[in-house]
Amino acid sequence: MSNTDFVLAIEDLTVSFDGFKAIDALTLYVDRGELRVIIGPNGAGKTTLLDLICGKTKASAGSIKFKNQEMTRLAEHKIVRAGVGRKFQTPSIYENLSVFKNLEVSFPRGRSVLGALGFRCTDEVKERVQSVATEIGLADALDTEAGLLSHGQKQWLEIGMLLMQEPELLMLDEPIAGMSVRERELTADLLQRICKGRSVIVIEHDMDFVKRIAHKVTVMHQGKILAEGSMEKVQADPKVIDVYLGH
Ligand SMILES: Nc1ncnc2c1ncn2[C@@H]1O[C@H](COP(=O)(O)OP(=O)(O)OP(=O)(O)O)[C@@H](O)[C@H]1O
Repeated sequence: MSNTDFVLAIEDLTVSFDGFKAIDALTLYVDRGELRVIIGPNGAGKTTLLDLICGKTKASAGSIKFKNQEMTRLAEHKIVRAGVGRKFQTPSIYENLSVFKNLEVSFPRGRSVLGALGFRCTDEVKERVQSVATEIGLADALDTEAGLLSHGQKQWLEIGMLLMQEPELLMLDEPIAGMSVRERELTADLLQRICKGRSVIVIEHDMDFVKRIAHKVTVMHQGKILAEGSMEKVQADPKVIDVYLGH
C-alpha cells in the first residue's frame, strides 16, 4: 500500500473475538490537525477501534499506519513512543501528588543518555509543565494535590499528562462523562486548542458536544463505518437516524 499524507491510515482492519468480528474490514483516514469524532450505538466497536490503534488489542487482519509506519505488530509502549496518546474513561492520575508532580512524572524519559542515567527536573521540564498547565487551565493549581481537584479538572490533568509526551495523535474516550455544563464548555475549548498542533480522535455520545467540536464525524455500526462526513451530513443520513440518532 502506498504512503499517504494522513497521520493515521487504517485499511481493512479486522479483529475477531471467538469468530465475532468486533471490527470488520474497516478503513478510516485521519488528517493532520483534524479533530475526528466517532459515534455509534453501544457495541458498535468504537472502544475496540481505539484499543487496536494503541496496541492494547492486536488486529486479526489489516493495517494501521501512523505517519506511514505500520503499528499492528508494535508493542503498546512503542506505539506511545511513536507519538500516540490514549486517555481512558477512568482517570489514572496520582491523587496524592500535586498537579505539578503529576505533569512532571509524565515527561518522557529514557530517550536521551541523560534520561537513561536518571531523571532530573530540569528547566526544560519545568517550562513544559508550565505551558501544559496553562493549556489545560490548571496553571493556578500547580501546588494543589490532584485528589482535591474537581472531576473535570482531574480529566484535564490527565489530558495534560498525555500532552507532556507531545503526542501527534491523541485519543479520548468520552472525555466529558460526568462533567458539569461549564466543564463541558471548557473541555470543548481545550480540545479545539489541542488539535491545532496534532490530530485528535474522540468517542462521544453527547450530540451537542459532538456538534461543537467535530471537524468530521464517523458513525460506526457493527464493526463497520455506517457514514462519515460533516455533522450536518451524518445527522441527515437516514441510515444513521435509523440505527443511532433516532433512538
Ligand atoms: N476482548 C473482547 N472479547 C470479546 N468480545 C469483545 C472484546 N472486546 C469487545 N468485545 C465485543 O465487541 C463489541 C464492540 O465493543 P466496543 O466496546 O468496542 O463497542 P463500543 O462501540 O465502544 O460500545 P459502547 O458505546 O457501549 O462503549 C461488543 O459486542 C463487545 O462485547
